[in-house]
Amino acid sequence: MTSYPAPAQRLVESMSAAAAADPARTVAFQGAPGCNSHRAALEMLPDCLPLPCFSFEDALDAVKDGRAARAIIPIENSQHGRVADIHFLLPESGLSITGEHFMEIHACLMALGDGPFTSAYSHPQALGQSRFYLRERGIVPLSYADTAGAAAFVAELGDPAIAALAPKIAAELYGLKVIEENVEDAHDNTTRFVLLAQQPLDPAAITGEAITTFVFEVRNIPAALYKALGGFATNGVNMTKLESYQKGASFSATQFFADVIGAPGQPALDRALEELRFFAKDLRILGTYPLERARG
Ligand SMILES: O=C(O)C(=O)Cc1ccccc1
Repeated sequence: MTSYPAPAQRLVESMSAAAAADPARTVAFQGAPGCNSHRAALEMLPDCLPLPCFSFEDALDAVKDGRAARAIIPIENSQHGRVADIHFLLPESGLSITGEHFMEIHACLMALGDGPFTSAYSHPQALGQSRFYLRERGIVPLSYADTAGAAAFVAELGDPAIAALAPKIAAELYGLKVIEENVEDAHDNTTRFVLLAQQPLDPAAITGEAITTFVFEVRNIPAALYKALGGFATNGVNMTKLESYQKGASFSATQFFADVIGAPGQPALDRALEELRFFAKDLRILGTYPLERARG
């Protein structure tokens, strides 16, 4: 799918051609060149060939059909929480998580004019991370598919009163002026990205600490979650993330998305997962991978 604004199109084409020549080195990301996911791909894997994809689904499809060995996807942000869709798309994709990467996110206000600005386009996460900044200045937040794409779109619109919030590099790539740097409301604003591949890592091959991500479902009856998670408490397994979301319209069951420290094959985690299987249904391990940042 090619819905990129014209100023981004040529870059997208040259990066896509380079990636097509070497899928094993290719890492798909959602967004236009210069977006945060592009930066995260290069920070985590400096030798990779980043492949821009317009939507998350396109990025996941690139891995599923072998055009990219891996995809990098933002999953959660310290300031603005869960990144929409991915908790639904990831289990559906059948891909495995093979790595994580934490990256500080800084946003720049950029535009063709010098201000004042009526509105600013960006990814909803970036808009949420700078909401107080925008509100104080009366700038209306407008959603775009990604930050760098928003910058390219603002360049294409040609209206000096419309700005974008994007990484600084996007201003250079798309010919916008940097109006102000670091406009995020919290300067330690950090996003966690995950790396996805067709094949899971072998937990036994991970040296150092590992983290395991899984999803499961419990019926909405009293104490169901308490019982399902009891084995993690009794076996001393540290759960570092637990999110819930409704599946379907009946509201009779809830799906949970969890991270725990450890790897299958370790007796404590095996016992906890066995107990979970007894009380929950549809337990699916999405991956075991090296812990990049210690929790706690
Ligand atoms: O739009 C981007 O730049 C992305 O890569 C998504 C995103 C947006 C804000 C913070 C982290 C990732």
